[in-house]
Amino acid sequence: MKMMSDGTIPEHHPHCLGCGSENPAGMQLRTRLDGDVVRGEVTFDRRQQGAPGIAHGGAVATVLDDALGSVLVVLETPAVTANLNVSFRAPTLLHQPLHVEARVVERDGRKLHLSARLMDEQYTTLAEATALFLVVDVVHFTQGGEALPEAWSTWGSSTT
Ligand SMILES: CCCCCCCCCC(=O)SCCNC(=O)CCNC(=O)[C@H](O)C(C)(C)COP(=O)(O)OP(=O)(O)OC[C@H]1O[C@@H](n2cnc3c(N)ncnc32)[C@H](O)[C@@H]1OP(=O)(O)O
Repeated sequence: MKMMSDGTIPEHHPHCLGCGSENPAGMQLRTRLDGDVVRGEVTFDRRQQGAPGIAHGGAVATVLDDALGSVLVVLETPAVTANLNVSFRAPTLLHQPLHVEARVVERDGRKLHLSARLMDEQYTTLAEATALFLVVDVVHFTQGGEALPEAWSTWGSSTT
């Protein structure tokens, strides 16, 4: 398993998932490893607003997908989201510190079954996701024509 000495999960994506800088939707998700579970914190602001004062469902799904992506860093396995199912259980309010967690449920060959949850400060579930990630060769990520992060060069590329 790969993490920094302070327990945080290192950069693994051009948008810096896991290192606390902004992803494409302007959200900061800081993640760390706690046993087998990736945990993080995020706060939505007006940039992610859907209904007044409430986060857009797409923004919620993005954070859950980001947390799931951090699980790949822990596994050091290149994979992509093939399928993401999100259940919205309660409105996600802006300007509230929220908790996120993600974990591996099962691995079946190339198929990684993962789950993630977004919770409010009292750990009440706001949204939960189940996802199928498919392991790919790291070459998959060169299709965009951009250089890949150096750390990825040591990651496993076996798709079996
Ligand atoms: C170093 C790593 C860093 C990680 C950071 C990046 C994480 C970012 C996470 C993302 O957001 S990735 C962006 C969103 N996802 C994509 O862009 C993926 C786009 N889709 C693809 O590239 C291909 O469809 C994919 C690689 C996922 C699958 O194509 P393949 O040709 O490799 O798989 P194939 O179609 O042969 O299917 C393999 C198995 O998976 C199953 N499968 C494929 N797609 C599925 C799907 N969508 N839902 C359910 N099952 C699916 C398929 O039925 C089959 O099952 P069986 O082996 O049992 O027959």
